[in-house]
Amino acid sequence: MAAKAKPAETVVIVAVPFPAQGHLNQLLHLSLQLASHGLAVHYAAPATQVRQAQARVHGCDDKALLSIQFHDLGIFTYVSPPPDPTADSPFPSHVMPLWEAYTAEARAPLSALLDKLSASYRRIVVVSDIMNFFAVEEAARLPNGKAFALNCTAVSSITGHMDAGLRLLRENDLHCIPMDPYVTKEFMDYVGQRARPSQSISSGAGILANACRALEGDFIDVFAETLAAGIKKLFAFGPLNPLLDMFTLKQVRRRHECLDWLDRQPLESVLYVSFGTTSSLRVEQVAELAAALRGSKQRFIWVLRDADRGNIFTDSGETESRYAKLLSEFSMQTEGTGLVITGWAPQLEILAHEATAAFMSHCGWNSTIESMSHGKPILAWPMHSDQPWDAELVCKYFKAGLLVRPWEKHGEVVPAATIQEVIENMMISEEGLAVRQRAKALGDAICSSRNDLEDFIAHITK
Ligand SMILES: O=c1ccn([C@@H]2O[C@H](COP(=O)(O)OP(=O)(O)O[C@H]3O[C@H](CO)[C@@H](O)[C@H](O)[C@H]3O)[C@@H](O)[C@H]2O)c(=O)[nH]1
Repeated sequence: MAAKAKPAETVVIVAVPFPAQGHLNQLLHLSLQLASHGLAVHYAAPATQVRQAQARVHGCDDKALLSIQFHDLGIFTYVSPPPDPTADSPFPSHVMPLWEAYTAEARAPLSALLDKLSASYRRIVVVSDIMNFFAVEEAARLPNGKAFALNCTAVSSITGHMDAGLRLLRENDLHCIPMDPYVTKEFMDYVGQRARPSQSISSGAGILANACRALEGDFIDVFAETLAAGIKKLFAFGPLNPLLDMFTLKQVRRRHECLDWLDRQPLESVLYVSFGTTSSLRVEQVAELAAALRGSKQRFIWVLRDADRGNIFTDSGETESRYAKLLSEFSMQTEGTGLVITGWAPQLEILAHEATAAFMSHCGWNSTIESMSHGKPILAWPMHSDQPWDAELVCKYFKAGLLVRPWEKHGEVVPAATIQEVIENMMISEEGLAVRQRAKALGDAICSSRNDLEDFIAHITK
């Protein structure tokens, strides 16, 4: 007689990420974790973004990727222009053609994939980015489908607007910072009419969050209570990024040369500077930042790159050519003190390294949670979207950061002297020491914080 399948073997997961680096990576990390618990996991995205997610994943070995089955949600009709660093809004509008094409075209191939899998499993669990309401609708169409929406930003950025959330803000002297003024109208229309994250929350079986109780415990409780009123569950999985240490760093695949350089630097002496994958600094701002790094005489790793194009593989090296002259002079002036990386930097590994002291960041949620989970404080320089809120959270609620400049001044070039002062505050002042110690304590708390992954697996396999 054939052995009876275990409940977990009768369930299949289909992960449907939103096509932007800060989202692709979160669902890939979650997929890897679910696959490591023996679940069958399929990851479905346009082929270019599948390739991007695989090429850029950090903190896992190549073999782990074999535990997931990847699928192409073919989309063909978008243009992929370079970003415009001189645009009025810092929002990455150049990626809108990809996002519009994705939302319009990915439904049909996803539907075909779900139909095929639905026939072979007792239950099909669609874990979709909150921005992909079409995937939630497709799951609802299946007799055995269930959809859970993954929120890739801070939970507090959503709950801040709820009644109990507003009370939390007041009690902690935080200001509610809605996203609308920090994105474009075009993006708000897209979100409201086509991406439809609110419908993902209201129609899905539950919400998954890259949120951690040691960071946002009170906000997680507020959100969980609100969802429970509609008989939905919240599962907080954060941090989704792997937690690395000096031992695991030695074993990472494709070790970047900057890690060898970090190995030779004193403990907690290096400032890491990066603005994620959706921001491009103006030429004048880059010159001021270079002057500040040089003037501070602190060790640094600076990732100097523009925002990603929709198709990252069409990047033709504009950043390198734009900054060739500045970089050759700057590299000579700072030789031995710092490194500039113009390609893809191993951010997780850099943040996990014991020589890294602090992170100058735009406060994208990945960068924020990656930094906090490795005990590194942030010099907050928010650019757009949820980042002004994250900066508020980091500096005023976690008390693990210092603000470089408020978002309201995004139209102005921040002078070198202002940037240098914040760098020196963080790296060599008593105030900075307290912030660094606070970040370290938070890092320890995050590592031992309870996570709902096991509960989620039990919930979907019962
Ligand atoms: O050279 C690099 C540059 C980036 N990263 C990684 O890329 C990700 C960047 O994500 P994030 O820090 O969140 O910034 P954005 O790329 O700007 O992310 C977008 O997506 C986030 C999640 O929705 C939002 O919080 C941000 O505001 C939004 O801009 C992180 O995992 C970094 O570790 C690298 O590993 N190497």
